[in-house]
Amino acid sequence: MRIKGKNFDGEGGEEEEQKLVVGYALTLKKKKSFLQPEFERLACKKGILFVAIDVNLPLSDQGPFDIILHKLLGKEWGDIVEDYRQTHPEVTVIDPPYAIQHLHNRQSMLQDVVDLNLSDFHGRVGVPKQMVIMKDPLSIPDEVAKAGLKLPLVAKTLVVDGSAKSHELFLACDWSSLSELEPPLVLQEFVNHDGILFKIYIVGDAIKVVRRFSLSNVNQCQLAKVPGIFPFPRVSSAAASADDADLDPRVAELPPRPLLERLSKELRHRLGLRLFNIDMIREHGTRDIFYVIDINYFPGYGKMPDYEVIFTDFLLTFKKKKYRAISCED
Ligand SMILES: Nc1ncnc2c1ncn2[C@@H]1O[C@H](COP(=O)(O)OP(=O)(O)OP(=O)(O)O)[C@@H](O)[C@H]1O
Ligand SMILES: O=P(O)(O)O[C@H]1[C@H](OP(=O)(O)O)[C@@H](OP(=O)(O)O)[C@@H](O)[C@@H](O)[C@@H]1OP(=O)(O)O
Ligand SMILES: [Mg+2]
Ligand SMILES: [Mg+2]
Repeated sequence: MRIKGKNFDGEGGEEEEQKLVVGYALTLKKKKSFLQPEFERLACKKGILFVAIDVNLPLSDQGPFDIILHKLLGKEWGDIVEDYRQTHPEVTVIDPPYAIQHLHNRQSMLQDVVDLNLSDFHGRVGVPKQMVIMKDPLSIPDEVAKAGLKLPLVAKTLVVDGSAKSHELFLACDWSSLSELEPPLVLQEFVNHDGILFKIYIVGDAIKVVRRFSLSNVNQCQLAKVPGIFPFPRVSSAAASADDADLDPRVAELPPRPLLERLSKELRHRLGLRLFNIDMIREHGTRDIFYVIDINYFPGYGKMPDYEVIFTDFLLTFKKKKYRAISCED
């Protein structure tokens, strides 16, 4: 029997701390990078128990869970989680599938940053000029010229579904090569940012920012010499952090904390998500002009410093809320 966070065995009256049961549905790769032994040990010490969800069995037959964490591909899984969320309001599902879906499209993922129009608040945050191409590769050069986008352009798949293909990026350096690209895609102006990217990890109310290596600046001269379309290396997702690199302090300087706090808070509310990260770059030659280029759901938290403590604390906030609710009913 569960009473006010304690378990009573009903016989000798002995009390045992009630566990917070977290069901998780993650890929094997994610499980390995997220559920590291040190994290599980700390969580266990704090009364959190992780239980794997079997996706081949009905979700309602499993548990009972206090919290569900999930990141799996496909609409079918999204529908299962949404249905469970509706029928089990007592369980905290992190996060709602429809809100996650918003990040699966590279156009809609950045729309809230545009709407937010954060300026004159310790800096300015926008998104690079971009456009969507749905079909007809031959028309791309004309469409791009009409939209007024400047070369070089980063070509990204429109849909982000976690597949390797959805992370294939290209740098397009001349007009005629643009028609070699494969729609549907997003074309985004390449913003010079001195090779450093800021990854802003959000876990509920907590924010952690790290530096990562990114692509070097491209100048007009290089552009004229190297026409064509070049595959992009996924430099910034490498575990190697740029936090200890010997960098120009103007480049290394982290975005102002109040700016990050405001941006994160707004995006948390607007997106309706608690677990995501934001890829942000500072425009070359400026101190306070930033661009958000990517937002990822349930990113690689295993690479976030102190993630064990931050995540454990985050999960425990739900325990407090839950037992507060029970106490109020008494
Ligand atoms: N508009 C841009 N201007 C300059 N560099 C960019 C731009 N867009 C992307 N990049 C570079 O390319 C990398 C990958 O781009 P992006 O983050 O959009 O792709 P992704 O596949 O979603 O990556 P992730 O692994 O973070 O999910 C960025 O981390 C950055 O280094
Ligand atoms: O592979 P990692 O663990 O590093 O995590 C990456 C994560 O892959 P995973 O969910 O399969 O783990 C990616 O998710 P999908 O877009 O592919 O869904 C995306 O969120 C990246 O941005 C994460 O890297 P980070 O931004 O943290 O550097
Ligand atoms: Mg990214
Ligand atoms: Mg991404």
